[in-house]
Amino acid sequence: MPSLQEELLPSTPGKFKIDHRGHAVNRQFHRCFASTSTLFLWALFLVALTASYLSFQSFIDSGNRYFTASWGGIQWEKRVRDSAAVHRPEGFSVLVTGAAGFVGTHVSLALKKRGDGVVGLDNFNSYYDPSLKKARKALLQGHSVFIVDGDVNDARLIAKLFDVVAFTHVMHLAAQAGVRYAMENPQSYVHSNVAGLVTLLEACKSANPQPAVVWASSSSVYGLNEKTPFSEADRTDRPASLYAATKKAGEAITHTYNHIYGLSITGLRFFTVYGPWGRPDMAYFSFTRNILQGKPITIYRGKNRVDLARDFTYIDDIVKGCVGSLDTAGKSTGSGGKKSGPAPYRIFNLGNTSPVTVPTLVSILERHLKVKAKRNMVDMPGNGDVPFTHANISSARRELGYKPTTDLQTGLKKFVKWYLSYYGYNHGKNVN
Ligand SMILES: O=C(O)[C@H]1O[C@H](OP(=O)(O)OP(=O)(O)OC[C@H]2O[C@@H](n3ccc(=O)[nH]c3=O)[C@H](O)[C@@H]2O)[C@H](O)[C@@H](O)[C@H]1O
Repeated sequence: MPSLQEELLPSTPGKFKIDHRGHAVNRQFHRCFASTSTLFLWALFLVALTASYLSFQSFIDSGNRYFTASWGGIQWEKRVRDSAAVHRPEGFSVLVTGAAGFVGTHVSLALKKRGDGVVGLDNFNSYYDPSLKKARKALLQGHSVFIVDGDVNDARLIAKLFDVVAFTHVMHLAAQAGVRYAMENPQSYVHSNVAGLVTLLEACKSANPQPAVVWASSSSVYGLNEKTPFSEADRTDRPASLYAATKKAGEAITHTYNHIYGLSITGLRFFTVYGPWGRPDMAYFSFTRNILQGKPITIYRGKNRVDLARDFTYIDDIVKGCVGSLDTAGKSTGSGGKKSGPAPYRIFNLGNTSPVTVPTLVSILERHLKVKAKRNMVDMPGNGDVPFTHANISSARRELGYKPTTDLQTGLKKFVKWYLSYYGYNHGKNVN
């Protein structure tokens, strides 16, 4: 049986010679403890060394960030201030997040054109071709709208923007969009639509004065509901995609900021928005590209071969709904993070009230493009899609004066005209 002392010895073969004679074992035992404490000291030294290395690195990092950040400085502040300057009596100064996005660009332009001050914020991520976002940025620049290159998760940047400008309103359109992409990159939805939203609301709550917040929710919150048309009071607790779940989470999160801090909140449930300068990931856009390139398009079909349908809504109508929301948003009541009374919390459907099936959408595109599509009909995969959407817009009509006027035929004609002028007939024909 091995003695206790033997058991205390390290088991590494060849390192220690086990001597059963008393004094030798004793010496060995003491040497072992001596070497253990030496090891301990070395370990301590290494830990201290690593810790100081890491803190030095973070010092360097923050220093680098300070010197290389794409924002900050006197010139930058001046550009932000100039862009936020109001040019009409009682005008707003609006922070538009996602300003280089589809809806963000159109809303920014509309606000600027009527004399409001607009500062854009966009992270120019590569969810879809960033060159389109850069082109939208150039368009806005031509109308003196400055877009800050940054993320809604950057609390320091947003605090800085509120330091420089006392925004009256925030139009929050930055988001990870797309229903089906949520299965590929779920974290991006949490990052932008949940974490980013909270970071932004934290800044809004602390701002003095607090701005009124109007933000983009989605028709997808109606999820698996079958009762149509969808009304704001209908249940929204059965989302079919993570995208929808994060938008539903956004509605709950904004409610808490309204309740605790007195932020004025308006959530807009957009119904499949389309039009010029649109999003290339959306069906009408990618179908157009594929039809022109002679490539097949995949058209999903619902249960029992029923066609899917959407309440496609034209961008100009959506812009009117956004601007109407800003115009009618009551004031936030808090200051310095403290609520001083109840503030409005509103949710509106912004749809078109006339759903169209996806095959009909394709037929309209064929007519405008004068090219026949190669249709590949497949059963809808379990990818988060819902079979149909249809908005009841009575609330928006009553409260915002929202009245959509563009049918799909007319709206797609304008889209195709833009598409051809932007990309030409041969866009990407030789690619792939
Ligand atoms: O209202 C919203 O809140 C959302 O609207 C939009 O989602 P959707 O309504 O799903 O639009 P979109 O992708 O254009 O698909 C349209 C139809 O084409 C079908 N579809 C799509 C792709 C395809 O290859 N084939 C196909 O049949 C597809 O099954 C669907 O039936 C926004 O992208 C989203 O960000 C969000 O804003």
